Amino acid sequence: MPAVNPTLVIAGPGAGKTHGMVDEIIKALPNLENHRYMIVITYTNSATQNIKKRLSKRISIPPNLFIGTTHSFLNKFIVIPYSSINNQGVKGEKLFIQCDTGNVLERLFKSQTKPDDFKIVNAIKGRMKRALLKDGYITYDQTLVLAEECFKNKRIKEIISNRIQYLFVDEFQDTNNKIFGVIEHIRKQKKTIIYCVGDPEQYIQSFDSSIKDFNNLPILKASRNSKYTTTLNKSNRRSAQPIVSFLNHFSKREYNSETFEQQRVNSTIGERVKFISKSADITTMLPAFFEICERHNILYKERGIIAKENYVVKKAIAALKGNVLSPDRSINISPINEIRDTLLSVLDISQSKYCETYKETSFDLRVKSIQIIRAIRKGEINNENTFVKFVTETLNLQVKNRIPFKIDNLRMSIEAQRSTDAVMVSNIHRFKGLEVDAVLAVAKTEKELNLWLETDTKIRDAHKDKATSDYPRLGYVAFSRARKILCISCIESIGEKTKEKLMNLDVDII
Ligand SMILES: Nc1ncnc2c1ncn2[C@@H]1O[C@H](COP(=O)(O)OP(=O)(O)OP(=O)(O)O)[C@@H](O)[C@H]1O
Repeated sequence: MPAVNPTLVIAGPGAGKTHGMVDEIIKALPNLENHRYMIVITYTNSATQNIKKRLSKRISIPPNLFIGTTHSFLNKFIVIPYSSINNQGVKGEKLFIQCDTGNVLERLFKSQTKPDDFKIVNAIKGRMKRALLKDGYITYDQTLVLAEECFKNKRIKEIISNRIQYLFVDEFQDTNNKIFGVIEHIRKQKKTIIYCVGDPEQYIQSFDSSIKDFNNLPILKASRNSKYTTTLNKSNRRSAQPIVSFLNHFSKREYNSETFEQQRVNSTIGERVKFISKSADITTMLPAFFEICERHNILYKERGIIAKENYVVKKAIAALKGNVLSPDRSINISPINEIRDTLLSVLDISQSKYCETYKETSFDLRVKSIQIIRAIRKGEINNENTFVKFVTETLNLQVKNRIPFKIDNLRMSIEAQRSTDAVMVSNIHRFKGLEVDAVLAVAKTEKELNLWLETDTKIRDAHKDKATSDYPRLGYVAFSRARKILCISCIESIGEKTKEKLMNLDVDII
């Protein structure tokens, strides 16, 4: 079947983007031919898991439906099968390194002095890149380069496009120009049905050199391209009316002479947006936020304190005496499983191999995980060294790998599981894609707050000053996580002009 124009769905926060894409996938699956693939690409492993979970609840996933991150897609379908055919300098057997060539170079300069001349540094980098490829080591950045190169070969381009019957792209705003280049090659072959969904206003990555200007973002380029059929999904199924109206101040963008403006599609009851002006310290703003939450019977785990600056996040954690939930390891993950996985990872062994080697059952492994939890609670394990000591001396096991993440994170998930009064605290990037009943978004400075409150699309788009104050869109992502209550605050006290701006946005100052 010849492919029609790709569908581009522009949808705002709470529109149910992933939900809608999963529906489209299920609708298309009966037409998927056995010898071709349906590809669903996402930008994080957790988004991949989320789609797999949602799909597997409704259908059994066929072997020719691939769901994975952009990198895993490019590696499996392009780099592994074709990069060595296309480029003699790339070894057939490949090993993937989860970092950029630049990181490998920095590592090299730890053991030898870095030359001052950038031309020499670049020459070393080029040599190192070629040496890595020759040995089959593919760094993160090289996946994109090699995939793009493959598309310069007409025959390879045809073969790849023939293999892909459907291509779905979630969070399309995070597509950079290299990945967009790949999608464009596939589109031009006219063999693949393409569906992309995203929200440009939620683009909060740094601009890579190929983007420079916000209007160069692939999602916006595609929306201006007549080869894409762009539709606007203006529903907001998440937030109460005052929050939806507030968000609309920041997202009014024109798409082919149609203005994007969300409408509430839910019966959520909420309150007007509030600015908590008791500044100076997070401890002083929390009681006001909690009082509003109490009025609405909002559970602790449904309260989120979100900030851009880790400095503010740390302050909030301290103010709540560490009794916090972190978004990606919240309620659903049992700490026992998490500790078990950590243990297996430091032992460098799978569960079945562990049971076989140590002549133990999975129950014994669970008991060991509980022993570790107890030791963390008692403070016997409080850092990576004491963890290793406990595993080797008390559990009598041989540690082979470093612990994959900080003990503090494990402690947090153990604590959160025990207490019902833990609140979500996070930076904005980690909160992306999530929602809670009540949000307190805290800016560190008045400058940062003013950036979040900028309503002029042109000024929002033009802002590039990441080094000092980051992007206006960070505020939008934070604000749009709230279902019922949105409170904003600022560590620095704010002037009359900012107060006036807030009032013009229908925000109550309390
Ligand atoms: N078709 C639907 N019917 C009813 N509720 C829905 C539907 N789609 C999504 N929802 C609900 O609306 C809310 C927002 O959905 P979801 O988180 O998928 O939105 P999103 O578009 O991914 O938002 P964001 O861009 O902010 O991450 C969720 O509570 C979800 O359960």
